[in-house]
Order: sequence, then C-alpha cells, then structure tokens
Amino acid sequence: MYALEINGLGKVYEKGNRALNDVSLRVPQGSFFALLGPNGAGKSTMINILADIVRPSEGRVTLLGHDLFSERNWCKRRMGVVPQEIAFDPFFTPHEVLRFTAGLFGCRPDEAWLDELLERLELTRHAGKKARQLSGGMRRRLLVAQALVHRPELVILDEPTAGVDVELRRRLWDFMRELNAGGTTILLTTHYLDEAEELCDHVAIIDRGQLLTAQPMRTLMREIASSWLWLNYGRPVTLTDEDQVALAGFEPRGSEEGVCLKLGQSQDGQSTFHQAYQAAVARFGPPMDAGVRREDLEDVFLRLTGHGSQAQGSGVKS
Ligand SMILES: Nc1ncnc2c1ncn2[C@@H]1O[C@H](COP(=O)(O)OP(=O)(O)OP(=O)(O)O)[C@@H](O)[C@H]1O
Repeated sequence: MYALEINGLGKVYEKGNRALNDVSLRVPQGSFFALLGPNGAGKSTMINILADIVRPSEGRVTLLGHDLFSERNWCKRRMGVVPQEIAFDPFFTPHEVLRFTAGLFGCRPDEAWLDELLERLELTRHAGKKARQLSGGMRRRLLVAQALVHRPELVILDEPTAGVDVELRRRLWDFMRELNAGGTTILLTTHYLDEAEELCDHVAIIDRGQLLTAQPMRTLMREIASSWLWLNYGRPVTLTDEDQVALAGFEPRGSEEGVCLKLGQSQDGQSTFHQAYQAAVARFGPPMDAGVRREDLEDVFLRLTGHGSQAQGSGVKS
C-alpha cells in the first residue's frame, strides 16, 4: 500500500508559469521520504496541492487508496502538513493553538498528547506566551506540533528546520524518527541534504517542475553515487591531451592540488583502485597523499540538477 500515489500531477500558475509538469511519484506507507529540488523546483507547489492550498491543473493523487480531491475530508484527517508559511492567531498561546487545531479536525483535544507535543517540541516553557511573542524557531516548532495534533498517518513537512538551530534540529528529527518507527509516513522537503541522506529511506529529486529520479535512498546511492580517488601532488595539475588519453577510463579531473580519478568495478567485480592509482603514478609519479571519497547525496543532487540545493551556499564541492 502506498501512503501517496501521485499520477501526472501538473500545475500552471497564472500567466502560464508551469511549476509542475506530469509528476508521478509513489510514497510507500511507513517510509521517510525526502522530496528534494533546487529553489523554484516545484516542491512547495506539490506540498500545497497535497495540503489543499493550491489547485492542481492536472493529475490524480490518492492517499492510502482514497482520492485526495474527491475525498478531501477523509484525507485531511489522516494528513498533517507543516507549511513553510507561519499562520496562526498571534494572540493564542501554543496550548490554545493546539486545542483549536484539534477542534478543526473534529477531535476532542487529547490533553496528554498535547502536553507531550509541547514537551517534545520544547515549547512547554513557552506554553503561556502568545504566539506573537515566540521566536521564529519556536513558531516553526509550534507548526510541527499543530500538524501532529490529530495523530496523522502521513506527516508532510515543508522545510521544517529552516531557522531552527542545530541542537533543536537534531531533537526534532529524533522525534520524527520515533513517529516514523511507529508507522507514520513522513514526507519532507529540505535544503539540508546531509540530513535528508541520514534520515530518509526514499528520495525524489525534482527540478523545474520535472521529476528527475525517485527511488529508495540506498538504491540511488548505490547506483548513482560514485567513488573518486584523489591524489595530492601539492600543486595544481592541468591535464594534457596525452594525460586525458592515458587516463580516459577514469574520467580524470585536474585540481588545485592534484588529480581526481573516478573509480568503478573491473570485470571480476573488483574496484579499479589499483589500476587508477598505477595509471596516475605512471603519468605524474607517486603522490604526496591519496584517498578515496564516496559521493554523498549532495554530490548526486548537484550532478542531476546541475546546481546546488539552494541559491546561496551549498556550492560545488571540491
Ligand atoms: N502563487 C504563485 N504564482 C505564480 N507562480 C508561482 C506561485 N508560487 C510559485 N510559483 C512559481 O512556481 C515555481 C515553483 O515554485 P515552488 O515554490 O513550488 O518551488 P520550491 O521548489 O518550493 O522552491 P523553494 O525551494 O525556493 O521553496 C517557481 O517558478 C515559482 O516562481
């Protein structure tokens, strides 16, 4: 069973701006699913469609087998969405926000659960303050608590950790991991690709409204991530045509400090580490230092999209 099945989803905003183009995606029930993409890729549009904030131009979505658009109420009760935009009454206290939200879902507030949410999201100390007196990070955590009030089976988080410090982020993820271990499906967008790689067991990457890949994280990292042998010569190396020919099988790259060679597997399934190392030594002599680096999710993301996960920062790694 899939928590979400998205088929041919498309969105054209006014003035013909196409934000999503024929996206089809399956989110397995119980998965911790990362929806990744650079700025403007269409992530929030997709989440806002799921949250009933944006109307799709085309496509079909089912939640646990139920049609999202024709069975909205059934679906809303099973889904908790943490939006990017903060939107609650500034004069309510966190506790009042949660009680009010429970009412919106038509459930009697479960006081023990509300207290637990405030505790886990480190808002207990601030439970008496008005929402407008909370810091940006606290309001963001209150949004997470709000999405969990009715114990949804699917939790959707749009950039939940933006503006949340490292320590709190870690504790928030521990809580999400616990919910996930208890069977809750979690779909999240984030620009923190290291966190996505560590937390998520499935990943989809979209860019300019198109789905580039969607698979289990392990499969993506096994099939797309490669290993590189770097050789440090303590000087910049510019590859000549002869170097390119001699090292052709290793996709050689010169760098400020030496050379990088892509590793693969020989016919007998062994790593090509020795061949690559020897080929480099034959061209440039023994290096001062050498090592192997496996690409991480950010490298794969950069390769697939051609740019970083956010406009600023997250630049090309060396
Ligand atoms: N209300 C809107 N009206 C018109 N165009 C919009 C609207 N909302 C988003 N867009 C456009 O749709 C495209 C996708 O935007 P979206 O916010 O979904 O991307 P995103 O992947 O969430 O980006 P980010 O990581 O920056 O939040 C962008 O070109 C954006 O300018």
